[in-house]
Amino acid sequence: MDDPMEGEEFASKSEAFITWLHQSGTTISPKIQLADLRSRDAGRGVLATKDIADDEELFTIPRSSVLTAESSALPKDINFDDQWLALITAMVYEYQRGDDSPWKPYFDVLPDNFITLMFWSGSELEHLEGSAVVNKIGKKSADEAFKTKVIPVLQQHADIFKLQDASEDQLSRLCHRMGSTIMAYAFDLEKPGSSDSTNEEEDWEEDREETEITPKGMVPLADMLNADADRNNAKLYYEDDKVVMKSIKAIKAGEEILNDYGSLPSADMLRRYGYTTSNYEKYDVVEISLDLIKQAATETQKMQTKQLIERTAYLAEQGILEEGYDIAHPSNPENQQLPDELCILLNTLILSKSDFDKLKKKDKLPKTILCAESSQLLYTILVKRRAMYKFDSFDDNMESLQRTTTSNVFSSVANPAGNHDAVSPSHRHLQAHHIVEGEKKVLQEAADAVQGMTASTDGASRKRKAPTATFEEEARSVRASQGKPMNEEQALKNSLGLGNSQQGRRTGLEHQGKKTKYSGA
Ligand SMILES: C[S@@+](CC[C@H](N)C(=O)[O-])C[C@H]1O[C@@H](n2cnc3c(N)ncnc32)[C@H](O)[C@@H]1O
Repeated sequence: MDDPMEGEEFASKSEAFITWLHQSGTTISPKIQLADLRSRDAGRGVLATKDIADDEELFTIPRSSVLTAESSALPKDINFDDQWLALITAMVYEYQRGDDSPWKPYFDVLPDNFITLMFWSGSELEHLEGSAVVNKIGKKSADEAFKTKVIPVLQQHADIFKLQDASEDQLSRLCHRMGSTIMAYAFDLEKPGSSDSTNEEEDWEEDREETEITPKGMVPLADMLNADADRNNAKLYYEDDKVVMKSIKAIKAGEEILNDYGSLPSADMLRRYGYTTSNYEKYDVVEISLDLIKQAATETQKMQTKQLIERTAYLAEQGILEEGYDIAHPSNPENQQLPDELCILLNTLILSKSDFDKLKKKDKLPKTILCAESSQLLYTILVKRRAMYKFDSFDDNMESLQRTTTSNVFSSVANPAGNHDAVSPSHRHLQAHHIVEGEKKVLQEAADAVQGMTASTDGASRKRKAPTATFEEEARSVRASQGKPMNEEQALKNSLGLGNSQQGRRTGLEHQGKKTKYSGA
């Protein structure tokens, strides 16, 4: 925030927002204040100005101030079955009303520009190669939904939505803006009597169908709270006519009031909120797709397509089959390192035909403990999965970073926290690197665990050949055999005194990460 005018405008919007909240019936504890946290790259946030006890009311917001498809004045004959689209349309409507909208001062403190993955360029996303998050962004399906469902409705009611001469492109951008605001700011509006401190949990495209029931809403002020996986100290409670934010622990004067966005992996934090901090790393996962598992089973088990179909169909009937399985850190507080469903699938795939037929006849499933053969299959899968990531070194990234900087690919954009500082190419590049390195670590740990299992199994140690190459080396040669560029390998070897030590490189990255504010709030 170098521009003092920008600072004044930021402050006056905050003041107008607080005045509006009071006028519309919100009560705010005198012990808190809306603060400018742009110096920490965290936009606006809420601070305690006095000591707060556990279970104290911080603010209460009347339901009428919560912006939903229902509370908006959008004519009721304009509606969608899909509540994401309904809320996007209601927000477009209220936004377009300008001063006529009761939510105008609220819109003034909401972001008009985003740095979430939806807005990364193709070349920026390349830095995330290998991470499943790239396929979860859902830009294409969002574009499609806007184009075929929302924009025709907007155009049909051009006068109601005050479209003037807005082009389809402008309308699409407006829909994206509202969609991304919902993703980072909206709450699932729980039934009265329940509490939920997390912003809505589901994703813009991926999980929409599962969560069609709980209505979504924009809860002013509650969404000005930043979040922290470990330090969160406040929670939103739902009552009949209001929602109440309460402290869930004692908070000292000067401390930030923090929400909890949920146990999200760093990649999802980046995708949805445009930032991540080191304390989300414990939730990092690597998705192993069913397709990859099938491919490895076909190759290593010499399994025929017919057999594969029969086994996966049986597991689907048993409710075990998924499109992908998440591998987690062994210390992940929420997920198993190797999910039971994955182990059952692998144990099913290695069965002989007669054993599988017996199992099926008895309507049973194999155990969740991996046997030697299924551990071996899993190891092969992990190697293939690791090969999907580049083997780039930090130096390699820096070299390519210089190329992008000189070609001026990245422009200065604001982040959803209202921070209009330039987002430098190095920042996105480092964010991507942080995600990818975290996921590689999950894979390495899983590979170590699987090797440990194999070694501890009597029969297995006889069956499994003594490892001649490390996990990384095996993955590197898989990648090479797929014709993926190996010039990074040379860069890796050349990297400043880091030699072949994966640990060394990771430590180096963490150091750089801290300098570039990964540790965040
Ligand atoms: C629900 S909003 C919180 C209010 C937001 N700071 C603002 O100024 O509008 C979520 C956004 O706040 C920012 N944010 C939340 N927690 C943060 C943190 N711990 N560090 C940095 N930014 C954070 C991210 O930009 C995120 O997308």
